[in-house]
Amino acid sequence: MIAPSILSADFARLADELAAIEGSDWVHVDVMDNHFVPNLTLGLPVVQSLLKATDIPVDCHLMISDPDRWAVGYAEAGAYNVTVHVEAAADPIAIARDLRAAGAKAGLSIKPDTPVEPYLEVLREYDTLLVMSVEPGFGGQSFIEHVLDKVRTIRRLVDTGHLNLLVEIDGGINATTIERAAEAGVDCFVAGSAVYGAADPTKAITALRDQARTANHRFLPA
Ligand SMILES: O=C(CO)[C@@H](O)[C@H](O)COP(=O)(O)O
Repeated sequence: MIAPSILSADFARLADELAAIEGSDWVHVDVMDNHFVPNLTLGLPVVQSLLKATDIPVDCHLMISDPDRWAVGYAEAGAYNVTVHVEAAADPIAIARDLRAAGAKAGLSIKPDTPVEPYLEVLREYDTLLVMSVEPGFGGQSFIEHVLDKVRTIRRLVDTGHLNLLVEIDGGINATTIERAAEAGVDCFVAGSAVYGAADPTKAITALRDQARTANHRFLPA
């Protein structure tokens, strides 16, 4: 799956920018509070408007402090998947249960240098793991290769039935990096500049999806 990140879109034309990615699997919405990360983007009122403007499932990535307080509001608003950072969450298990009870998928994100092993039990409560492949905060950064070790670890646990979740990756995904991420076992690829910086975002989505499918036989029909 490809999830274009609207962080790289024109914020003055968000409805048009959603229309430009028709056919994407999810749309990735980066909520930043200038506290957990050094950048400020948008919050719940804008997400509520985006939800009215599109049928594409909305994937909210909350780069905020105190997600224990704020995350459930995004689920109640109708976001498809709501992701919180494990580094910011006081009680990630309670958050996952609240998100699911409100009808959303629950996502947990880890920064590039956060190990995944301490959170394997917690991940049993989650539907998605978002592996950050850049330091969260800004689009257009370079892909951090070593996070693929975490992807491989989680892929093995999913494939052997120990975990049941989608592996998502975010940051620096483009035509040069997507195949390595796909080979490591990613299911869902967030791409900001590689989609919104392309002359034709729809073509860019199709090309990225084709590259990922070719790189990992799991994605090909039997
Ligand atoms: O969450 C973030 C950055 O913190 C991402 O979603 C970026 O928006 C990805 O942008 P590219 O690296 O694909 O340009």
